Amino acid sequence: MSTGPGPADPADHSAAPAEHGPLLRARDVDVVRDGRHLLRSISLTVEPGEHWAVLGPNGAGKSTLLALLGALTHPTRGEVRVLGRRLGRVDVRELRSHLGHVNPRHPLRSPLSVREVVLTGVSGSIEPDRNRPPTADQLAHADALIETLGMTRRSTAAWTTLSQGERGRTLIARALMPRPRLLLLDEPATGLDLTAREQLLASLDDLRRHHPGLASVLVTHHLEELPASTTHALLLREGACVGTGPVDEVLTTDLVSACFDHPVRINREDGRWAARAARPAPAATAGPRA
Ligand SMILES: Nc1ncnc2c1ncn2[C@@H]1O[C@H](COP(=O)(O)OP(=O)(O)OP(=O)(O)O)[C@@H](O)[C@H]1O
Repeated sequence: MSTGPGPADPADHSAAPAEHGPLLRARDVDVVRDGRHLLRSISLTVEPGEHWAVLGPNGAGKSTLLALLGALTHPTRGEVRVLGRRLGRVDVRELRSHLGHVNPRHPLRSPLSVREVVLTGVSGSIEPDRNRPPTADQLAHADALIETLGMTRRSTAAWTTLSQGERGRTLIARALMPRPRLLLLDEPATGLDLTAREQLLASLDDLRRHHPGLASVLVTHHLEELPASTTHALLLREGACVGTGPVDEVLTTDLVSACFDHPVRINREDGRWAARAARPAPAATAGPRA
């Protein structure tokens, strides 16, 4: 009996997403840059319908992990499969076109309307292709996404006049235009005021309800920025995994304290999380001397 790798699977070289199986699979992955381990032995499997949070302090390796999952970089060691296709074996540009990757530093400068920005998601370009007007189906899909993200009343507003929260929601709608099965979100609530953050999180909850097969990975430093619909979490510290799995098993006082190297208390109320510094236990008072 052969124990070798067997003949290569021709499908392994196709960048078209696999129809079945996990949307992401990283196995025992290291990323080393300039001789430094940015990620060490990370494993992660994301199935359809799962919504992962990746949490950790500054410099923990969250963006490095998201870049791997978005097929923007390659691992130094280990295997990463995105939409069933192995990085290093397929055309990553084609693979990326099947992902919804929300970049909060979207480099748009011109005053396109919300609707026009969302429509650029069809081709992943920054400016619209004036030679290819959108089809009726694309226009209807853009309007449906704009509605799900709560932006209908602003759909003709110019990008340059949008608030940061409105831009964030517009970019999520844009990322969803190619009907990806996987959405990657890098700190989507950073810099938002309370109302804008709550609107964004409610929009993400709605989106997940409307698209039950969609999966997502959301990176943040703050538990308060997690939508209630989060199903799983991965905690990173100095490039290593401190905890991974179903969200209620991972976002615990002990594991989050270990991740941030600081004693915190975690509460979950109405589905949402909050972290507070744990108060030190009061010093025991000395009893009367005999
Ligand atoms: N190309 C690179 N070469 C060397 N070091 C790098 C490179 N890219 C990132 N780093 C370092 O790797 C570490 C992890 O960076 P990363 O941006 O992934 O962390 P992060 O958890 O996203 O941090 P933050 O929360 O501050 O955004 C940091 O110390 C960073 O300086």
